[in-house]
Amino acid sequence: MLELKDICVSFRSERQDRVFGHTRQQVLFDVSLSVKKGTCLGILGESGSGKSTMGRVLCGLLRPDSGEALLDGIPVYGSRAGRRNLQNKLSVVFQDYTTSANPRFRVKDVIGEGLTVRERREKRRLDRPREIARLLELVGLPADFAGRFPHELSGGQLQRVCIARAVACSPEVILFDEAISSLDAHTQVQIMDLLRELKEKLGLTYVFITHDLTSITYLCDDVLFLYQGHVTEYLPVSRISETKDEYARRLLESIVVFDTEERKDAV
Ligand SMILES: Nc1ncnc2c1ncn2[C@@H]1O[C@H](COP(=O)(O)OP(=O)(O)OP(=O)(O)O)[C@@H](O)[C@H]1O
Repeated sequence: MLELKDICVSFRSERQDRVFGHTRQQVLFDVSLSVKKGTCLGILGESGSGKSTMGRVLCGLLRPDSGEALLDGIPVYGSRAGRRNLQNKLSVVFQDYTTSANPRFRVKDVIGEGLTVRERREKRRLDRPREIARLLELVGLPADFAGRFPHELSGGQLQRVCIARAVACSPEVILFDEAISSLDAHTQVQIMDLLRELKEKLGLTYVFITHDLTSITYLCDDVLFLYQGHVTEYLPVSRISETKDEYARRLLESIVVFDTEERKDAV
């Protein structure tokens, strides 16, 4: 289980009214959550609400000012064992697949980065060509893509490669930070179908950061709404229509309007 307990994060910001000195801008306020094994938690909020900051705390990249991040009961920060536990079990897929895949690497090398993590953990060498072919098949790409460079792939194909890299180290948890936001609507659905399939097949746990409510309802079991660094609602997706959160209500209403118009068009 992945947990955050009363997480507070602030960043240093330069003061405008003094030549020297600075203040701190608080970005997360007592954020708590828990993601049970095999489930998907969606984190939703408008731009600047603190979603990525929360993602960075979850994946071990940003030590909070206070509070605790735990994976299977082991604190993520404060000990090498905690960091190693996280590195062994958690992978991340970012929004910008164009920069997260090294443009000089072939697909086999991009996926190879994930395999290296697994080789180090399992202290054995893997049959790389076989593993790369298996992973490409798992994400719905032909084996001969292994020799291609990132610029020879479409956005959707490259994001599939990044997903293969994330899966290559046999993680238990994958954090997706706006991982489908840059793709067109049709490709988004294809990638979400792939993510659902992988979750079932590999027994994965997901944290899915997005500003898009539709993808949350498609993919997630629970949803957490973040507004200016505060958790304003945290509930199962099946009860999302009961939300009192104003931002969530606005998003829900916009979806209802969209549906009605579609139905009107269809008549
Ligand atoms: N390293 C940093 N130093 C200073 N301020 C930061 C830093 N990282 C984030 N912030 C600030 O923290 C706030 C939250 O940023 P964050 O990236 O977490 O929001 P977000 O909800 O992910 O936004 P978006 O959806 O636009 O990516 C913003 O006001 C941002 O300017």
